[in-house]
Amino acid sequence: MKILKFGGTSVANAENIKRCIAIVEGKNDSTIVVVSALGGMTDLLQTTAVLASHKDSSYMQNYKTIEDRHLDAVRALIPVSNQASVLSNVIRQLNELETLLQGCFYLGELSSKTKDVIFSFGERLSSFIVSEAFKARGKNCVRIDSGNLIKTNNRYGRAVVDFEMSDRLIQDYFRENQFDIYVMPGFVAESKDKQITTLGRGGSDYTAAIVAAALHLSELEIWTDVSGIYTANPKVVKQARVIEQISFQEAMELSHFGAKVLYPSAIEPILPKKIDLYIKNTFEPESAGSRVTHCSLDDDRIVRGISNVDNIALMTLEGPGMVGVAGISKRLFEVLAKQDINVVFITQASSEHSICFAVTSMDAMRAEQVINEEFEFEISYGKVRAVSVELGMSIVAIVGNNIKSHQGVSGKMFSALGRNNINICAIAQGASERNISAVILEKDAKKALNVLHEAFFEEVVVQVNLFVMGVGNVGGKFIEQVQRQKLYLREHLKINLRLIAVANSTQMMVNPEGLSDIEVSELKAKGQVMQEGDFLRKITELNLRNSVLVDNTANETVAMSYHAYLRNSIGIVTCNKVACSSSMEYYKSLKSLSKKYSASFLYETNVGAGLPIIDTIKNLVASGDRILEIQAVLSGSLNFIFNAYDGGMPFVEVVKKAKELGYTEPNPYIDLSGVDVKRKLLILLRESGYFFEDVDIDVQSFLPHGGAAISEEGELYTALESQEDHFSQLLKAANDKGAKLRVVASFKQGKAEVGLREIDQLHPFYHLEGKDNIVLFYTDRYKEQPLLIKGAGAGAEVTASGIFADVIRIANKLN
Ligand SMILES: NC(=O)C1=CN([C@@H]2O[C@H](COP(=O)(O)OP(=O)(O)OC[C@H]3O[C@@H](n4cnc5c(N)ncnc54)[C@H](O)[C@@H]3O)[C@@H](O)[C@H]2O)C=CC1
Ligand SMILES: N[C@@H](CC=O)C(=O)O
Repeated sequence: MKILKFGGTSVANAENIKRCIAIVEGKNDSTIVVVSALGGMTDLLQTTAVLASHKDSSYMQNYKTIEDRHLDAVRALIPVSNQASVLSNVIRQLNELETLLQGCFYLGELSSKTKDVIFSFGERLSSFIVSEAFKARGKNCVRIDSGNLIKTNNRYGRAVVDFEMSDRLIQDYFRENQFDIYVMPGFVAESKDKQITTLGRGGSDYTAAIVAAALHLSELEIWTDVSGIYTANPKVVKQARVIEQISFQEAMELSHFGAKVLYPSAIEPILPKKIDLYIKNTFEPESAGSRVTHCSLDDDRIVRGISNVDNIALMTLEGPGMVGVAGISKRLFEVLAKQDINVVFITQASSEHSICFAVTSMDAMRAEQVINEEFEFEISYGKVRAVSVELGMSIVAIVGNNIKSHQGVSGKMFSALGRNNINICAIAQGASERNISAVILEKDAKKALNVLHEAFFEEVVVQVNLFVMGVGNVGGKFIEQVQRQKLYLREHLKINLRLIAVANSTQMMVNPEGLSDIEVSELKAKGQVMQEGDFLRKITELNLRNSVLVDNTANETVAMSYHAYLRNSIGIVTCNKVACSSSMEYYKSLKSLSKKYSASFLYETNVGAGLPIIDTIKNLVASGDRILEIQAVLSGSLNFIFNAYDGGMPFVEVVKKAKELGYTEPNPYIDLSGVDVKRKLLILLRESGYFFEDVDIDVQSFLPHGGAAISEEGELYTALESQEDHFSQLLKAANDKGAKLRVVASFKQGKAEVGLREIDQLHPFYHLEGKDNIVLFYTDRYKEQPLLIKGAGAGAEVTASGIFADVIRIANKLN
């Protein structure tokens, strides 16, 4: 014999009921079918009854819906020739319900006993309709009145089952009757004095479990609208997957922490009988579902699932008067129990100075009041403080039988949360060590579930969420490279890069699921207008794990807002040199915030575009070397300009060409004035461990006008045009000596300077082609022969690839 329970969504309407019928008919055995009320019906009955008892005549509209849904189901399931008798039976039951509701309306009353009768109509009607549908298909089917088999006490709303009597009645019934299909209403039972009772939340699962246990069946199938118990709520964690096998204890822990697929009450009767339970999907009957089993599981999975409960209030009772005093916790929890307030989480510091516990937000105010009343005396003498209440909390829990036999599981859990700036307000680990739970802010719950899922179930694939500011020359190439390389990264490096937002100076485009190429290209046409601070607000609001800001702008405001990103544990990759070359104080603060909030701060492209210059210094310094001298050509655009300026084309045209090729700063004056090189040298010195400010570097400008900065590109070109003589003289003087012009950055004996130099043929800088950069480091270890790094030092493609490398560094670190 088989037993199948179908939940509310499975029997929500005629179409779904037909699916259930097909599933039952596919079993080659006699079958007990336990059904819930039509989906949403119990809630509808409840609101209708409440409305009626509040003398609100609109309850009749609800009643009409109840009537229509049931009559529609009959009309769609039962052939017209058989419909009359079925319809008249359903109408008779509905009339009874209507009369009861009228009673509530006239009396303005709704007792627990009346509620049970009213709510029972959901399952009583659905089971009748389903059984008639089977009969109409010629099946040897009977509808059982569950109240005849399941006996309870008179605790209305959550009646307690008399297992001895119920087991006997169930066994007798099934011994004496021979049908192919038995249909029973779930949830409904009867007291010994023949009053209708109900079995509380998850009551239909409970009904099926009671019957399965009484008949010693080998398994129970719960058919619902999901394909089993998931590793986490699939609505919140996209990567969640169905757990194929799970122990009863694990399933109970998960359901306690909010996994709604199964109610613990369903497990209770079958657990001692070693009956396996299958969770199956009515809408995907071919998928395997989850097996909840008493057998020991042969896999070595440590964490089986992750779940969460929202709407939690964290409460703390503390005070010196609690230390060493027996009975405080007894009084605390007793007063809550008396008020029927369920405590979902408890933790106590070993100092005994405080007890921290959680209740649902709905119960919080009542709990606060009764606790403060209970401890009124102690509070008035300052021995205990009034209980504190923190609303807007969630509990997240990892669950698994093997947690107890593995070290480092909690370490992994808390460091994953910490890395993502998720503050943990309280922690509890049951003595069974089957779950580790943490109370966090509700706003972080989604992120926490994803972070934990990634840590325990997707170890091989790390998701990095990119927020890209600046989609010009460099930013545009970066996005192109990311979108092109995504698949490779996923397959070969187990990195899932998602481009969540892009912005230019005025607009942004966001898609929390990841932007497509088309969406990115529509930034200008369809992007939303962006004000200062909007981008950061959006990132913090989305609160995604492993969020990284990629700054491809040259903007000062953006650079000066990095601290706010780091404080929110948002990593930063930047090619914008403004932050690291601003004040030493800001530079240092960014480094320390990066450490404090475990948020990476990487800026390899600040010097030498894609060349590994900063990383090399970091490694030299970390391994104990000392940078003694730096000689470098650090401007790709200036090197290109002085290589290309050979008398053929006017200087201004060569500058325009450099801009066109994407080698210059957005404002080329920053390159020509030496500011860009100065910034780079400053960054190299700071990375080398020297305390340098911008003013400590001497820049000898090669521009004739010196003076005020030019921010207008047109103005710059006009000025350069008029200064052609000056540049041709510089060129001639160098040519006359057989030398080449190079803008050299140097640091020697504590002195740092930038200037245009005539480089002779024997110097390593002489043969520096095109837009190349070169850096010579003289260190304690590289004294005679310097460490040399040379290569393309500007250009969108190479810079974007340097930024990309920084992003991959972050992802690898997270992995
Ligand atoms: N071109 C190169 O070879 C290298 C460039 N860099 C750096 O790359 C950065 C970008 O340079 P390019 O792409 O050539 O500049 P670009 O002018 O082509 O692009 C700048 C982008 O930033 C956006 N932007 C400006 N202010 C913004 C704001 N407040 N918020 C959001 N977006 C804003 C602009 O709308 C534009 O999309 C600069 O900081 C530069 O120093 C670094 C190394 C090499
Ligand atoms: N404008 C810069 C680009 C790289 O930082 C340069 O010319 O080197």
